[in-house]
Amino acid sequence: MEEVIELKGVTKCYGSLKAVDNLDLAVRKGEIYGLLGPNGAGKSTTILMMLGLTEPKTGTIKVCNIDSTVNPIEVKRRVGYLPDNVGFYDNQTGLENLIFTAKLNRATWTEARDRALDLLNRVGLIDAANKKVGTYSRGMRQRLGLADVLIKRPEVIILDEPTLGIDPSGVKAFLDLIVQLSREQGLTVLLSSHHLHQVQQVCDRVGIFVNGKLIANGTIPELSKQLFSSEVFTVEAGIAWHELEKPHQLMNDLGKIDGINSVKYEQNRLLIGCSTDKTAAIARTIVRSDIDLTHLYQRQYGLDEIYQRYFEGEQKYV
Ligand SMILES: Nc1ncnc2c1ncn2[C@@H]1O[C@H](COP(=O)(O)OP(=O)(O)OP(=O)(O)O)[C@@H](O)[C@H]1O
Repeated sequence: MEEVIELKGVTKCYGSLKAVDNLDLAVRKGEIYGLLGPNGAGKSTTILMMLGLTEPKTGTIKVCNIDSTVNPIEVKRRVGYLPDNVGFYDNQTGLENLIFTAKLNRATWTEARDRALDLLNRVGLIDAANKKVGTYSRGMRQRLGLADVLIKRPEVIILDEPTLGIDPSGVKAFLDLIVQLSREQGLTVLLSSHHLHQVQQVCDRVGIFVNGKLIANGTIPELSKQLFSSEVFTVEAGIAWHELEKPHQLMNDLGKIDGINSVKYEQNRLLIGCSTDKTAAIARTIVRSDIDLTHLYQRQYGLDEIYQRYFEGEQKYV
């Protein structure tokens, strides 16, 4: 598959600090890639290098097959960058701001106006097209920012914490729009964020970034397989158990089943880690005991658990 963003052996130092350390990263055409990591991990530095705004000490960076270090202007022409807080002319309207950007990108006035109106419509700002941007809410400014990025018809968009400060329904609309645009136009999206839930909702693949290194990279099922390889399945069983003591006999019986690696008791439920799907055997064992089964389902590992396990070390079940 064609790679639109490609970093090989990239290192960036600020004095003695290695902000990015021998990084290899590839983002494919049309995919939505989530860059996740704690504060100071090196995400913004990596983005700045992709845009050619700062140079790496070693390594190569190519965006749309163009070397960002050698030819940053050409890269900027093809890449739309949305920072967490976009600057606009506040005393001009949303429409005027977009027309201004389109004209900077060599559109004629008519083309610029048509494209601006179309994008205002797509990002849900058509009713506010003739209002001054100074009166826009934070969510409206971010949506206008997305329109401003798209007006130059980029092949790639890079979004750095784009949903910061937007309310939940605004976030959903914003993310849905990004997915829709990516799918319709084959747009490649790099999304840097702290919001695990949002990243999980929209990204095809995720990279976890810590201390300048990419410590994990893949789809969410791939990451959970890497991390939870001995406990691919976790089954949660609800039980009607009101004693203070744990249900030791039942836990022992479950623990004897081949393929069950751990059994943990939390209030009124058992969390059972298995290397293969043991749901049926678990159901039979509980039903045979004197304890009522109230629910049973397989838990999927989400990005929350994946992230937690990377940062807090492996949790042992008891
Ligand atoms: N211009 C600079 N001069 C010196 N150090 C810097 C500079 N920019 C970033 N750093 C340092 O480099 C490291 C990586 O910072 P960076 O901003 O890339 O991280 P980040 O993952 O984007 O963090 P955040 O999520 O907080 O934005 C940090 O330790 C930061 O203090």
